Amino acid sequence: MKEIYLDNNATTKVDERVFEEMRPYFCELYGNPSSMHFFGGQVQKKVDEARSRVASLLGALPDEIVFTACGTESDNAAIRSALEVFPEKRHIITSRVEHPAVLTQCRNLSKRGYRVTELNVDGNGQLDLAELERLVDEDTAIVSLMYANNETGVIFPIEEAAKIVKKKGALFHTDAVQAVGKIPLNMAESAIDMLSLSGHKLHAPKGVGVLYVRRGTPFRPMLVGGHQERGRRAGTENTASIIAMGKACELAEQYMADEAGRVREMRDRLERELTALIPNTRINGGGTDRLPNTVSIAMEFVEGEGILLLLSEKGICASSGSACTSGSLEPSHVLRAMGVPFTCAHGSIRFSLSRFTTDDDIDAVITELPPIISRLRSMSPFGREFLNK
Ligand SMILES: Cc1ncc(COP(=O)(O)O)c(C=O)c1O
Ligand code: FES
Repeated sequence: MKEIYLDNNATTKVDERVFEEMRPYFCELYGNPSSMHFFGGQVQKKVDEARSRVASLLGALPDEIVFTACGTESDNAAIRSALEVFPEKRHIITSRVEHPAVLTQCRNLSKRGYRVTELNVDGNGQLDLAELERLVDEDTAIVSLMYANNETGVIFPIEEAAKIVKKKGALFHTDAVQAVGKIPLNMAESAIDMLSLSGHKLHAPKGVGVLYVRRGTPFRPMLVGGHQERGRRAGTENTASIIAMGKACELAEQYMADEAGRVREMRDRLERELTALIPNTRINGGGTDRLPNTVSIAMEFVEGEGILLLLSEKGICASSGSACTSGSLEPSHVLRAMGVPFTCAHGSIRFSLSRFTTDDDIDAVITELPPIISRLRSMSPFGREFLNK
């Protein structure tokens, strides 16, 4: 069965051009970039090129780019660094809807004596900047807020948040794992100190990430040892994946217009048709700024896992929240924080598109999903009650 892959916020296909770029760095050009000889030197040159390509996508300088092993590592490293830079400061601010890479770490830190504030979001999943302004103080070491939410695609007003935070002397980090490559970012005109990204969300392989660290931002490494990454992340570089990341960023720059145009149009059509064909649906975060590739649709009186299984039988891959929380019976922490009623939160499905999504993929969902929902609703006691109304 040919898969209809609409789960690109969980992970993306490695672009063939990215794979071709990295391929020689396994069996042929396998030198260590730190070696003095020509064989390592030629790899170092490619790693430098990758750094410049990532920097160009972000509007950053090459020496502001630190390669890591994943988005999670970048998030962890940013927060830990800030706490080491300001040992006297004991307050951290984040939000209730962050990815576990940030949220779990902050909750662990709160058990170790740090004061952690998790900002609320409104019904659209949006932040209240006045709340941030009120809560950030001289004791705040770092504020970490995501650029765009992985479940709903909701985009936070990150530049405004960063400016508020910088006025109070705290460091500002953003998890931009879902934003990079989908919406334009420009670090040259930004107040952000640190920013995380992850290769596998933008058509590079899994297991490579980046932490952007603004020039002049004090930084303490999480991994110590060798002098790699100018002492900011020890460990022999994952050269092939770094080179892949560079190529993926170069391609992302070229595809940004596709995201804003063709991908957004497909997403909008999917949303329009599904809400017209299926009664009692709503778009989570539908009233605010969102990523062009993501839709989270809540359907009352059905259960997300059931929908996913029946879609999967038709070859359609979607998700009922974040990959890490599906499998548990708890509704998503993101939808709960938004106050989505329990009956809708459980029936929420996320479709996330990419440059490889076609109109046929969208047509398939529009054809297959409405009968699946009617069938599930006719089986559920709540659904039957609703259908009989
Ligand atoms: C918003 C967000 N942050 C962080 C991560 C973690 O990235 P990685 O899988 O590279 O560790 C993900 C992906 O699951 C994500 O969606
Ligand atoms: S680990 Fe990726 S969505 Fe949670």
